[in-house]
Amino acid sequence: MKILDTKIPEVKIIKPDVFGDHRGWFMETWSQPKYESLHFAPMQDNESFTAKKGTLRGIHFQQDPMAQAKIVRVVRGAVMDVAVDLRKGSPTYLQWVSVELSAENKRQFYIPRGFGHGFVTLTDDVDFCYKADNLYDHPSDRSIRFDDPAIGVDWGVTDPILSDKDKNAPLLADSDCNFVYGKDE
Ligand SMILES: Cc1cn([C@H]2C[C@H](O)[C@@H](COP(=O)(O)OP(=O)(O)O[C@H]3O[C@H](C)C(=O)[C@H](O)[C@H]3O)O2)c(=O)[nH]c1=O
Repeated sequence: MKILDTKIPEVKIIKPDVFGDHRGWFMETWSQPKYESLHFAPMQDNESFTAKKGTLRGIHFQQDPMAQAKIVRVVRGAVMDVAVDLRKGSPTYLQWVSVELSAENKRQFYIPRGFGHGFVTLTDDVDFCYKADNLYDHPSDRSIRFDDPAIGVDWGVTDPILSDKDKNAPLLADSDCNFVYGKDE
């Protein structure tokens, strides 16, 4: 497997080794020693299913101290996945990285603590699977506007399907996001 850099040093793309044969294929989707460099210890495993193309979940994060790093992947369909640096004082503050994740490319995306996360579906019937290194904590759960001009994510959609929570999300400037660069190190 290869761990690839992105334009934000802490955000990584993981390309697993896929072993094909006449029956189909096999790949390891997590291995503690091989993923050691990410310093990521899974605490929770999640799956979401999204029926319609053009649905956007995000931009989400959990406040410190319940912030979550995530390793995400798609096992059916395809998404454009986005990680946004929300750590005040970071040299890449408010910068974002996007990557296409699909059942076909089998890529994984590592989103560190201190980052907002979201994705927009590129197909119908998307199965999205991910590990988090901290438990879900509803009081810490936050959503900020997917189209916040201060961040400027190019989602490639103009009128996405959204949850009420995401429809009514505040701009980052109006949220109580408490991420500070260097606090976790
Ligand atoms: C995230 C989560 C949710 N829930 C419950 C809470 C709600 O009753 C229901 C749906 O939650 P929500 O609408 O927040 O689900 P998403 O919009 O997919 O949120 C997720 O989407 C983005 C892309 C993320 O990275 C986060 O994991 C998470 O914020 O599941 C749980 O019980 N445990 C959990 O870990």
